[in-house]
Amino acid sequence: MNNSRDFKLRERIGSGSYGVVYKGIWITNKSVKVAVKCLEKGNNKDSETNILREIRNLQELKHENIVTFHGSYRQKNICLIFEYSDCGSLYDYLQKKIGKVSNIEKLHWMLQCANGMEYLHSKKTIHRDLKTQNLLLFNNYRTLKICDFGTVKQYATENTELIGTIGYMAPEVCTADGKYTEKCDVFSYGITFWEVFAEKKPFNDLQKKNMHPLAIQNKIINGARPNINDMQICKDSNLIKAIIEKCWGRDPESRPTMKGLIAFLGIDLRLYTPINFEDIEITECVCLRMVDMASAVKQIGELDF
Ligand SMILES: Nc1ncnc2c1ncn2[C@@H]1O[C@H](COP(=O)(O)OP(=O)(O)OP(=O)(O)O)[C@@H](O)[C@H]1O
Repeated sequence: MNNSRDFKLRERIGSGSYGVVYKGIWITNKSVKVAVKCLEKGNNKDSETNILREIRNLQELKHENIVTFHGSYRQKNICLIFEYSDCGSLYDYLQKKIGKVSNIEKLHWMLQCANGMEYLHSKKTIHRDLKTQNLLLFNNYRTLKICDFGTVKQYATENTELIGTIGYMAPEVCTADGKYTEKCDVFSYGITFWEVFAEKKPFNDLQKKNMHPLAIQNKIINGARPNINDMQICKDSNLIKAIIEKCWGRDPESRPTMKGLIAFLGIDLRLYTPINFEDIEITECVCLRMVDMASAVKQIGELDF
């Protein structure tokens, strides 16, 4: 554990279900900005168990599309120290920029997201709460990193807890036997992809009608999905729409893997992560790879991964 005196807390950024996040300064390390997530006073033991679980998980995870974990300290409460995102969440950014973000930027975020998720899955880890609020932006909105690992769990243990966010949660997470695999993240990825390209919150119409969250989840269990045609996407959109429908399919086994999604989109992000996003050559290149791949898949008439 780190020493609390090494950090100075500044303003509160926001709060989640089991903690408050503050902007902070790491005084003894070149005064770098950090985000400090503190377990709230008065929270129950479950929250502390979640945080301790988050610490164990985070220590294992190191990837360019996963928020860097710097350590933790205990003052009155346990506090986790993360790299600070000065661009905020993808959710907040999309809210501010409705109609103004290009498809290529959106695609690039979703590819980075798939890359981070593929890494998690390769570590036999399930995130279980993938959504735009848990995707943070860095590097002038170009780099996306997955955060909020309180819900992360190793596959090795039997997954039976009901954890996640209504609207993004796969049906099998909350059905009777409640056993699920990493494919629950693929479901959430499909919903998140739709949200980014539709620029709407999933099931917002039902929420506006004050439908109870559990009633919404029940509808999802019974097959309700966002309207795929709300996705504003360019060339080869039918193929992309078909892939997204596969992601949020009822049967987890038939959903693609994250590896399959990255392969379909035709991008090796390690090669294509743009150094300069304004560089049109690179963005065109990304687009071309995508279209190439889409027509190749079309030619062989295959959508299975
Ligand atoms: N590393 C970070 N840098 C900057 N802001 C962050 C960072 N981590 C979280 N935040 C912001 O802090 C706020 C609270 O985040 P937190 O992860 O605790 O909750 P949440 O994801 O919004 O909700 P929940 O955990 O209940 O799903 C959010 O606005 C989030 O964007």
